[in-house]
Amino acid sequence: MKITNSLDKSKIKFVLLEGVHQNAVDILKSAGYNNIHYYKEALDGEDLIEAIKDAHFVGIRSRTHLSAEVLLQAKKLIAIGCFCIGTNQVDTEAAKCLGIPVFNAPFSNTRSVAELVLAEIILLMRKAVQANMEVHRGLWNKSAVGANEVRNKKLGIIGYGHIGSQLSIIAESIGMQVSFYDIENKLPLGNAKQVTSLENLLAESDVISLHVPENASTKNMINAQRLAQCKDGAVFINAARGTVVDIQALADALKSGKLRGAGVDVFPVEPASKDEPFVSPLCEFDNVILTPHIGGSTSEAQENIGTEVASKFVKYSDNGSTLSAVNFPEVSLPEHSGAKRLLHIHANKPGVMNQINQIFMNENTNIAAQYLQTDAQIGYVVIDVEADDVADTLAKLKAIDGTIKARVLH
Ligand SMILES: NC(=O)c1ccc[n+]([C@@H]2O[C@H](COP(=O)([O-])OP(=O)(O)OC[C@H]3O[C@@H](n4cnc5c(N)ncnc54)[C@H](O)[C@@H]3O)[C@@H](O)[C@H]2O)c1
Ligand SMILES: O=C(O)[C@H](O)COP(=O)(O)O
Repeated sequence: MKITNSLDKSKIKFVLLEGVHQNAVDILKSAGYNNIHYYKEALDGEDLIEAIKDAHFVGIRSRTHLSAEVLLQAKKLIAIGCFCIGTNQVDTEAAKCLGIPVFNAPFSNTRSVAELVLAEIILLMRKAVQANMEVHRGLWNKSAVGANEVRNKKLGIIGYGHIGSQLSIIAESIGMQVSFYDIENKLPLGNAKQVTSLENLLAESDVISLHVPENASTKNMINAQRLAQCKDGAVFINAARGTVVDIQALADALKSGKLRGAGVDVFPVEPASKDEPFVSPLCEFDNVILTPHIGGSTSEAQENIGTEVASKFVKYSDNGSTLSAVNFPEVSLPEHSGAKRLLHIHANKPGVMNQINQIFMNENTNIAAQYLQTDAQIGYVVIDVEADDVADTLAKLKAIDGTIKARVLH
């Protein structure tokens, strides 16, 4: 049976959820992809499955959950794009085993988060959040008690990655003294100091700001015991992930006056849309800034993210590059003009590469270039061949035991 050499661009279906920036649509269209299904909202359950069941590319933000069960229903899926930083909403291991690379925008909203956190630090240190609430209620409580400059105050950053280090730089530029705790050894920027004890960081800092990812090591890393280790009257900020903080313990620390105030942008349970009410034990406090997970929600960040992730989609679809995929062997590829490019994703087990190369040997087809990267579970090999028609070759590649996905590029 003859199978088509490659999928026509008009047949490649993109499903973009959660109102990703229009830039993403423009970039896909200018690359020749017009089969784009755009949703403003997040989807879940049957609606999600229905929307993505025949999609080749799916773009989401932080609210759409792509579990292994959901991914198994999306039989044609080639790649996932998280139009954000976090990828914890996707079962990235399951995606990998299905041959689906996951892309994200690892630093396009970094500055936006750091700016919001810095603003919150200043407002909370000045007691301006409480003052604002009081004045709204008609209370003119003009007082300097409990209001401080941030200059010379100690900022403790937990997680010194893109956001933590960006915050470090801008906080230092307004006179804060920065220390940080990270499980990795990190190059301190400016005059920041890395500390090896989280307990010491908590005890010494006037302000604590969390910038770690959601994973097993960070689940409830800030609990009642950790909050008790904080300096009395400290300000606490969480713009990382809601699961990192025991929210009831945080409410207790605010109620007892242990903490001066808090800024919280992320929650263990977040409403799926604005139709659902937000409920939290933090709602009762005047000295807490609550924001609806908007750390990365600026025009600038969303535009940059739209460009970055859509460009990664185009690169993977047109060229096969998996550079910067978060769950996949990374292969960076040159243009393949003049050659046909075959992509083969397979279980990383003995004999697969041998069978692949055997096919070309038997066909007497010259391999112009071959690129292979593997990890413990899968291998991704890209083969440029000097041949006019590779339909039969593709069929043979697909028949190899251990093949997860194979395709040929335009
Ligand atoms: N509020 C928002 O809208 C928003 C926007 C962007 C990112 N985020 C969240 O912020 C997180 C951090 O973003 P980033 O770009 O700085 O990520 P990053 O990967 O660049 O940095 C994370 C840092 O945390 C460190 N880390 C990991 N586990 C740790 C642990 N147990 N203890 C101490 N340090 C640990 C890592 O070594 C790394 O240096 C993201 O994972 C995302 O969940 C939230
Ligand atoms: O991971 C992220 O980048 C942030 O949590 C922002 O997610 P959002 O794009 O859904 O606002």
